[in-house]
Amino acid sequence: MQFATVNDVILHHQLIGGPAGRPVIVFANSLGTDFRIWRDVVVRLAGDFPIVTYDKRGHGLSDLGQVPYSIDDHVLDLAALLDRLDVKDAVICGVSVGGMIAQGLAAKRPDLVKALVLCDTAHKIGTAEMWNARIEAIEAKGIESLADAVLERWFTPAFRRPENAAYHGYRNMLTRQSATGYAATCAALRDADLTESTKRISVPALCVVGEEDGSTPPDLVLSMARLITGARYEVIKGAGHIPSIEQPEILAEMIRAFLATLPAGDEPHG
Ligand SMILES: O=C(O)CCC(=O)CC(=O)O
Repeated sequence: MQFATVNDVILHHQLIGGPAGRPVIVFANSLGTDFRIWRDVVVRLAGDFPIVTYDKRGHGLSDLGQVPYSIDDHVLDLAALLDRLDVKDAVICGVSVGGMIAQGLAAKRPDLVKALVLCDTAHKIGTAEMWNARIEAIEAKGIESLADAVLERWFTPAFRRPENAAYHGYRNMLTRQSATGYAATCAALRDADLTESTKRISVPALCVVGEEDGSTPPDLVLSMARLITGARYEVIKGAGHIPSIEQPEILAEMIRAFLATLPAGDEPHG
């Protein structure tokens, strides 16, 4: 595990080496989570690909920085982290706001992006009214007050069984995030409409959604996929908003199969 100062924050990240000539896969996490949500996907791909995971600002062990945030703040952080790690031509795999960061990076720094895996995300998520109400609730009553409603959107009823220890663990992950970082990222989501830049994405893209996603449902993810020329679209059964937690084996195999379709390169990595 490592820490790097990029822009005005320290970002917590992890670089796992892999064979030369394979693209680096970079994982970007969602609102209210840290990079541990990718663990069960990473263990299936490590050894075959170099991998970077990181906690975006305001989440996990990364710094808060100046609040509120814009999507550009998150995009510039990831760009600076990849520059620091000497990673180029990476496959950026992002879930939800992490998927918006991935779309933004493809637009702003195409040299860093070979392909995109866009999980449970969209070019625009929610409305200003919805995000303002969420920010107000967090500021008044904290993340705990919203946790059960959020978890209903994240996970299928099968995962939310009271005897499932993982369900309680991920609830802890959500409620222990910084309320300030969470609210600051809600503001970034509120203000982001990537429709025009996402229409111009020209790298291969795999768009994936959990069939029971209550935050970014299949129809919304399909509408994003339709903006991107040649994008593939896949639905994962038995998953909600975070398939890397509920169906890591299926997601890892989808990523592996997608990467097998990409032209071979000689990608440098740190
Ligand atoms: O998960 C995200 O990054 C944003 C989408 C969202 O609102 C998730 C939730 O329903 O809490």
